[in-house]
Amino acid sequence: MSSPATVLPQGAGYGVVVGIGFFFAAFMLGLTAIQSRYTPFKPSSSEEFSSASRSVKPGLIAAGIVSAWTWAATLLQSSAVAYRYGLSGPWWYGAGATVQVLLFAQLAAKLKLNAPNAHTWLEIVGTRWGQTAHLIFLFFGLATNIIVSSMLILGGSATVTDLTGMNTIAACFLIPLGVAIYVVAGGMRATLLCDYTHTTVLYIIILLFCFTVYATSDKIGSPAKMHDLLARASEVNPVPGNAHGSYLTIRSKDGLIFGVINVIGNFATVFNDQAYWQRAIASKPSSCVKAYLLGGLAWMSIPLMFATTLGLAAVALTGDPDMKVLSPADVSAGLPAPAAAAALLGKGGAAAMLVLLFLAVTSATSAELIAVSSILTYDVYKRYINPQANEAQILRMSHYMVAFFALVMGLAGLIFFYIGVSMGWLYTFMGVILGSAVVPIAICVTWKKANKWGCIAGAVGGFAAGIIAWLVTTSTLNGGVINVDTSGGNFEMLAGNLASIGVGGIVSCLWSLWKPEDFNFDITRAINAPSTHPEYEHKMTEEESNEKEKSSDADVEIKRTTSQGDSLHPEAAIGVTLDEDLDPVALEKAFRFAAWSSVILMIVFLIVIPLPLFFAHTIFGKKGLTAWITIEMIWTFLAAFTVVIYPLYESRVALTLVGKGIIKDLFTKGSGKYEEKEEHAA
Ligand SMILES: NC(N)=O
Repeated sequence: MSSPATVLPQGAGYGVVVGIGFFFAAFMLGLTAIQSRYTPFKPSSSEEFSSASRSVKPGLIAAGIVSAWTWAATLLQSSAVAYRYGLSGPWWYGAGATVQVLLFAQLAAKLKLNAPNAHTWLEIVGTRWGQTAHLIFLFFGLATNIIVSSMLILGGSATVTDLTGMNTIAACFLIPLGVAIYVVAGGMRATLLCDYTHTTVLYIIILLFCFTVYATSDKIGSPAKMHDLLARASEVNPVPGNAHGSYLTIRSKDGLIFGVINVIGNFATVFNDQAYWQRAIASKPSSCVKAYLLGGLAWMSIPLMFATTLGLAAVALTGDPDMKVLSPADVSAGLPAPAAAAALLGKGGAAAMLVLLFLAVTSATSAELIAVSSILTYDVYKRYINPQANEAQILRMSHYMVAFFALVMGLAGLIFFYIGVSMGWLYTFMGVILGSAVVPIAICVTWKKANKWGCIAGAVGGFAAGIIAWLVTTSTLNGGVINVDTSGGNFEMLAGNLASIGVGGIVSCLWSLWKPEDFNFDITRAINAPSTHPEYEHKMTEEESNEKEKSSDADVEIKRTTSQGDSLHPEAAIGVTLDEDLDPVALEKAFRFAAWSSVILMIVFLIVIPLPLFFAHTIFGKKGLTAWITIEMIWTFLAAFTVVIYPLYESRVALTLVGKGIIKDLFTKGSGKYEEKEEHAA
C-alpha cells in the first residue's frame, strides 16, 4: 500500500531498506570470508578490525573518504540550496565542504609522524594532556558522531517516507541495522570495501541523472533549455538577494551566507569526527596525504554535479504537472531532489533516488558506526573501565559498541524527528556546538607549543559563545521569539557558527603563544608502538626461535604464527606500523606538500573562483552555463575514475592473489588458503 501522495509503494521502501540493506550485509560477509581465507588480513584481530592493519592504499582510502563524506545532506541539502539560491548553492556546498578534507591531509601526515599507532585522535589528546582534556574532547567527538548520524538518519528516513510512505520510525531503525551486521562481521576493511562498491553505484546513478537532465529528458534535455527555464523562474519568482533575482548567478547574498556557515560547520564534522582520523589511521603512512587530496577533490564533484542537476531541475520544473509543489518544510527536509527525480523519470527516477540515498546513508553510517565503536572501545572501555583488556575483550567490546551505536543512531534520528528538527536545520547548526573544538584538536596533534588549558578554554568558551551568539541573534531578529523555526535562519546560524569557531580558535592560539608548551611527541609516538606491544614481543621471541631454526637458509621466508595457527606477516599479525615503515623525512615532505597544496586549493575554491563572479554580479548566459556544466561533468568523470578504477589498479596484486586462491580451491578443494609467501597487499 502507498499513500496517494507517494510515487512508489510502501513495499519499495521496505524492499530497499531491508532488501538492499541485507543484500549488502550478505555481500560484505562473503567478502570478509574471502579476505580471511585468501589474504593475510583477518578481522578477528582488533587492530585489523578498527584500523585495517594500517595498510590500505590511497585509492581505496580516497573511496572511503568520498563515501564517508557523502551524507544524505550531500545530495539533499546541496539540492535544497540550489533550489533556494540557484547556481551559487551547489558551488558553496561543494567547495565549502571539500576544503576541510583537503586541509585534513596535513593532519593525516602529522598523525603518521606524531602518533602512527594510535587508534583514535582522542588517544593522542589523552596521552598529551591527560584526563580532563580527554573527557572534554570526548564530549565534542561523540557529539559530532551523534549529530552526523542523526542527519544521516533524518535525511534517509525523510526521503524514504516521502517517496514510498514507509513508516519513518521503521526507517530510522532499519537503516542502521543492516549496516551494523556487516560492520560487526568485517570491521574497517569491510567498511572500506563496502564504501568502494557504494561509491561506484553512487557515481553511476549521479551520471544517469546528469545525462537525463542535460541530454535526454523531454522536459529539460540540454543546458540551453535549463537556462531558459531558470531565466523564466527568475522572472516569476525572483530570488531575494541575488543579482537581478536570478538563479543563474553566483551573486547570491544568502548563498554566500550559507557558504560561510557550510565552511565552518564542515570543519567541525571533519576535524572532530573519528571517521576521518580512522581513514588516516588505516592508511599506509607513505600515501595518506595523496588519499586525502584525491578523496577531497573527487568528493567535491558529487554535491556540485548532483545539485546543479536535480536542485536546479526542481526550480526549472516548477509548475510542471509532474512536479510536486514543495513547502518550506519540504525544502528544509531536503526534498527538492527526490521531487525532481520523480518528475523527470517517474517511478524509475524515484527508485534510483531511493537507492542513491540509501547507499549514501548506509556507507556514511558504516563509517560512523566503526568510528564510535573505536572511541567507546579504546577511549572509554580500555581507558577508564578495563585498562588491562586483552585482545579478545577489545574485539568483543568493539562488536558490542557497533550494535549499541546503531541503536543510538535510530533513537537520535527519531528524537530529532519528533521535536521537529530537520536535516537542513541540523546541518546549519552543527558548527554552533562543534566548531569551537576544531582549532584545539588540530593544534593538539600538530603543534608542540599548543597549550592544554588554552585549548580547553577555547573549546569550552567557544561552545558557550556559539550558543549565546546564536540565541541572542535569534531573539534580536525575531522579536524575542526563540523556537525551531526562528532559530534556523541564516543570520542566526551564521552568528553562532562564527562565534564558536572564532572564540575556540582565537583563545587556543593566543593562549598557546602566551604560554607555549614545549611538547615532545615521543610519548604520543609510543601509543601502541610495536616495542611496547606485549603480543609483538611474544611474536618476536617466536620469530627469533624460528630464525634460529632456519638460519642455515639465508633466503628463507620469515613465518610468524598466531595463536590461531594462521601464518601471518608480522605487521599484519598485530596490525601496527613498524618503525622501518615510518620515514620521518618523507612524512615531513608529505606534510609540506599537503600544507601548500591544500591551502592553494582552498584559496582557489573559496576566493579565486567564486568571489570575482560574486562581485561582478555575473549572470550566466547560455554559453556560460553550458561551459560550467561541462566542466562539472568532466570533473565528475575524473572523480569516478579516481575512486572506482584507480583502487582496482593499485590492488591488482591482491586481487590476483584472491583470484588464484579461489581457482586453486575450485580445482583442488582446500588448497587455496593464503599461506605467507607473497608480499601482502590489499
Ligand atoms: N559531508 C557533507 N558536508 O556533505
